[in-house]
Amino acid sequence: MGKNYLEKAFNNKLSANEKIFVPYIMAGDGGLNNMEERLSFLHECGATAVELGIPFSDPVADGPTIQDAGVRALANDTTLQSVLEKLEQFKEERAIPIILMTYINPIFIYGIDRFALDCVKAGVDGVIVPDLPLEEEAMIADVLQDKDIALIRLAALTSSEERIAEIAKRTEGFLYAVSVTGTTGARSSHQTEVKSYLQKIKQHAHVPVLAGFGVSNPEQARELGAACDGVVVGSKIVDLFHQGKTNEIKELIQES
Ligand SMILES: O=P(O)(O)OC[C@@H](O)[C@@H](O)c1c[nH]c2ccccc12
Repeated sequence: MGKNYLEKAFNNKLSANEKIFVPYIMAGDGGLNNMEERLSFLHECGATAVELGIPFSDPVADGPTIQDAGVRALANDTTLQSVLEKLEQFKEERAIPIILMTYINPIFIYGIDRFALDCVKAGVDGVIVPDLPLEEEAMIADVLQDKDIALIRLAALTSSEERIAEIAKRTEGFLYAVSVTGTTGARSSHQTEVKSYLQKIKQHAHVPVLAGFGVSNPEQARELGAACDGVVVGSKIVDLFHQGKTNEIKELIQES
């Protein structure tokens, strides 16, 4: 478990000449009891790792689909603590790396040291904290480093080349290339400059680069994936799980 486990899963995929596919799910959407089953289903479908969202009342980067899922999860009393406890229960059986996605506030309230410790107990391999800029990350970066948990940094279309270089230098596990200017959510197409943006990031990165935001079908996944190492798909997966359309999830992952 940990950073190496995540990097190994990515490298296995890439050395087999395949692209990485990381689905996002909201923990507690439909109850926490479905989590183990959803994770193993996504693994069987061919996902390389799963991004697991912690519901939060003020999710600044989330679009409507993920926000709705967050509201459902909060209504089920899902908390950072209950998610970590649940993960710990089936840690030994789990065969797919987990990247926890949470805003900084819940971590801060939980306690940074306690968070890192409980992530280890739960077998969390990486963490994404979208509202934590490089300038502020020291408060958790060192603690996570110490526990061998990858801190995944994000780049934006508006990031300068200098900033991209710094993000690329610091990121662990992979580099999350946010590929729209806006919030999460399925979109029918991406801006034309996305390809050159991904290529620019690729030149700086020493770990895989994954494009995320707005990817909702295999064509988009293949198109963006061609300019980097793969994709993260959130809203579409969240929607399909909510509607019980698991066959469509399988198709989406397998055809991407
Ligand atoms: O939903 P989309 O457009 O497919 O984008 C992925 C995204 O949902 C997931 O990675 C995510 C959900 N919430 C976030 C907040 C910040 C960064 C990333 C995320």
